[in-house]
Amino acid sequence: MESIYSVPKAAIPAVGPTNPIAAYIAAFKASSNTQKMIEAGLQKYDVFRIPLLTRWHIVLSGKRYAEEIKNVQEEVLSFKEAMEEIIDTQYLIGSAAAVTRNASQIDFLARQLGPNLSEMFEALKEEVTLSSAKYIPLSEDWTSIPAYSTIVRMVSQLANCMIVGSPLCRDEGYLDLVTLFLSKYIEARRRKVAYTPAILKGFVARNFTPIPNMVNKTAEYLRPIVEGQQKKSAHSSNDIGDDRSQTFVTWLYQELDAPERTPLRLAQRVLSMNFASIHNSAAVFTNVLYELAHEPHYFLALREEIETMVEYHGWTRDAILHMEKLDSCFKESQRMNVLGSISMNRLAMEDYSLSDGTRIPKGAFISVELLAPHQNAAIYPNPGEFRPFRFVKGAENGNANQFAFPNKDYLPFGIGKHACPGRFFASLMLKTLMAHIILTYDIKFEDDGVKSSPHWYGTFRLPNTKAVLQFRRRK
Ligand code: HEM
Repeated sequence: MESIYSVPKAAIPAVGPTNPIAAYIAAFKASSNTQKMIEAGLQKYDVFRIPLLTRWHIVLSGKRYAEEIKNVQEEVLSFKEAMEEIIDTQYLIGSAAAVTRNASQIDFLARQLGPNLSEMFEALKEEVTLSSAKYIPLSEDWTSIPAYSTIVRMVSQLANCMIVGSPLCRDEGYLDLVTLFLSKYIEARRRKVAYTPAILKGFVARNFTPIPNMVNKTAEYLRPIVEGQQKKSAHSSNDIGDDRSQTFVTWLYQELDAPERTPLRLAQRVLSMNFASIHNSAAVFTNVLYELAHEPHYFLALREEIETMVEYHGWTRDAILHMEKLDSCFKESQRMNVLGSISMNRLAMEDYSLSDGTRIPKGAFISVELLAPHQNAAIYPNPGEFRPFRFVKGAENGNANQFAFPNKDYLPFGIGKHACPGRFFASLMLKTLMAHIILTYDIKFEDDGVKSSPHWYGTFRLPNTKAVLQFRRRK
């Protein structure tokens, strides 16, 4: 690893001081505002490095390099090793093999989700109706609801309809566990594990963080599903059972080797999938809802489209796929309200040269900056303006304009071999929920006309988590 204390080997310009001690002090001062350093770097360079508390971090301008690194082999620029460095699963979850380094569940997800989306739609629709009735009362009067936390809860029920299926996806205790997991994990890593010497990390994670206990509790929730699968296998002519529709956890059970099919090993993977899916999906949804609540006339245009499509196709996946304005609205919000300024993290496993000759040294940690491509006026006229129907261009453009189809100018899901494998599910889940909400409720901010501003945490950008929206039965 290229520590911040070492003299950097790369001839890559730095933002701020390069002397190790001064750089460490700069990293400490900027730790809550890394974004400012990135902005300063982008003013001058296409490739630069910024000091973080643990190491130098190399930032590549997305405009130029996203395409270039998107399919570089894992042995050269590793996504998995970068993830492992960021989240330390080997210590906290107890198995890097299960979660990052040899994460076969990601291949299953990529393979299984697409073909099963239509079949899954009925279950998803049911959870959309149940969760909104549970968390947003259908009252004639305006009811105030804390937006972000409510959406996190609803999205976790919907995502878990795919991950573990019903009835577990509706179980309040299970949902408490999986929605809390991300924040507890980040806190445990930041406060206890990240800065502990490697030799002690496992001990500290096991004994001084709640994560192992949360994994064990999840395993107990999964036990009945595992036992059900065992019974099915016992009665089936082949070992893996014959029931292949179902959920992420049953695909895993059927695909994994026998020693990996225990509740504990499945829990590690189920939690990692919750980690990857709930909070970013909820943040994307909240951003769209805030944009619309701020400019309610857009609700009416969307309502008209949703009603027309449902009348024509019924409440089906086809109807959702034909809602072009709704899709465009999500894409425009993702363009403007990215969840972070950098993505496509990679760890250089060997020296790598960019096309302009810049050498990325072995051991360097790199990411791609995505705010600049999203604000490129040549691609997006008036890029600072929220134009929800910017991407409605008719069927002749095929899929290319859609929310879940990334390209070099639109990077919220990454691009290339590690582009988010859950993005088509996320798109279906979030648009189905939004279509239901728009048809069912009127919505406004509690403080009329006040647009809630996002929060930056380092390079992450979250929608305002305190804002309150009001809902009433649609008039
Ligand atoms: C709108 C919500 C979502 C956003 C914005 C999002 C974004 C991303 C991004 C930026 C990456 C990394 C891409 C890269 O570095 O090249 C990623 C990876 C991933 N996402 Fe998503 N994601 C979302 C929803 C989901 C959902 C719902 C699931 C699960 C069903 C999911 C599962 C994953 C997994 C497993 C990976 C790791 C991929 C790999 O190892 O190759 N994501 N996502």
